[in-house]
Amino acid sequence: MFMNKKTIRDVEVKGKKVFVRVDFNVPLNENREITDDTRIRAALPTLQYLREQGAKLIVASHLGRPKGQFNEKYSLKPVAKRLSELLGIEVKMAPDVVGPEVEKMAGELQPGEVLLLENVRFYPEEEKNDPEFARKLARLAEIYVNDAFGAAHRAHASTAGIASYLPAVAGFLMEKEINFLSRVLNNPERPFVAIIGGAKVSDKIGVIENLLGKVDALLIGGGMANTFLKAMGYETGKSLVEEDKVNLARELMNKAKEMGVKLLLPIDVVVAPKIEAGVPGKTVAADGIPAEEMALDIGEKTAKLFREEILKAKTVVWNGPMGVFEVEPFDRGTVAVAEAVAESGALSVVGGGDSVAAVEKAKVADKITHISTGGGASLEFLEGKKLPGVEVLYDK
Ligand SMILES: Nc1ncnc2c1ncn2[C@@H]1O[C@H](COP(=O)(O)OP(=O)(O)OP(=O)(O)O)[C@@H](O)[C@H]1O
Ligand SMILES: O=C(O)[C@H](O)COP(=O)(O)O
Repeated sequence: MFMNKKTIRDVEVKGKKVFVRVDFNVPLNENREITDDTRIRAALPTLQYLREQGAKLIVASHLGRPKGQFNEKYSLKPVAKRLSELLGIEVKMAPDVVGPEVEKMAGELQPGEVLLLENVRFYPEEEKNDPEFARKLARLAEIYVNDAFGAAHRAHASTAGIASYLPAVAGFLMEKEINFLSRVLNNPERPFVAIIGGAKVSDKIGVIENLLGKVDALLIGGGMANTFLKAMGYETGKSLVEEDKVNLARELMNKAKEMGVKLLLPIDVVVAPKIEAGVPGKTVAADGIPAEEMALDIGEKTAKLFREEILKAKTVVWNGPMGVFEVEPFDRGTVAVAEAVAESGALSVVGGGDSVAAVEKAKVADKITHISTGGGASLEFLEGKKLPGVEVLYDK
């Protein structure tokens, strides 16, 4: 299954001004230093290729959620610096996103040069997908390239609207992400096992529903598993539970049974009275959560059960941690799952910032077939939704 959209290989870019939308929404610390540049590195193949082809690059991204106002805290300046280092050339930083000054800077670019625009979300028109703003962005260039997979689920001016005014194609990162996710969803080698965790069922209902029709086994851990345990009639103490989703969890379990899909829930959990580093967790059976405690991780027996299932898999997709993995010792279940995925030798796709962090913590990132740069975007894809940032691109 391959993406049926044109890519930068299908257009002539030599000497042309190319508007490249990337997702440089990277984490920064309080000194505004980039703490993880994965998303910048992931866009390099597209940027390098375009430079080598003699294109003039106008690169655009959002950073955080500045709510439609200029705010130095959300400036892309630190990104321009990092990108300069990675590309080994000076990336010019535009003082604005649109307007005469930016148009002039874009017009003066030489083949192979790169101009980074300021945060597109400094304008409220960006998130409103305002056609006039999209037209202003389009005026900066002759071709539009979308490589921002992480923002492809947003129908914004720079991810979707702009494509009405320019020839629009995908970059290499977009192509790679879509190809891996489509292969997993539409043509998985079996057994196909999905692992879903994280805080809330409500965030992932659509994903679970869609995956039930595709997988051989679905393993549920993390905070969301508590809502399922409650649906089974178990006492969940002070655990995170979505009371209004208990019936839905029951329906999903029945549906899995009807469809012959193996749905595995925790059989034991690690509990503690509070979430605090170093608090000794206690392992109890899933139906034995004490009234005053919270389930914060899957237990060892569950980790073993999940591991056995994962080791049988030929395809694995994973989103969301198995517990409060940021706080030790509640990271053990998540790390065990990461290790099993790595050992399985299955084609594995991991998405969501937390699961990616867990894979890195377990030091197995190099054994994962594809680590997605998209959180929300990969979830929406797994839900079976069409991504606006992909839909607007030229068909092959
Ligand atoms: N048993 C639990 N009780 C409370 N919180 C939990 C539990 N298990 C996991 N969590 C929390 O869930 C959060 C992650 O959930 P989320 O649904 O955001 O995951 P994700 O999809 O990997 O993340 P992202 O938002 O980066 O895509 C973590 O902060 C973790 O501490
Ligand atoms: O970090 C992300 O998931 C993307 O950059 C999208 O960001 P957003 O959720 O603020 O639209």
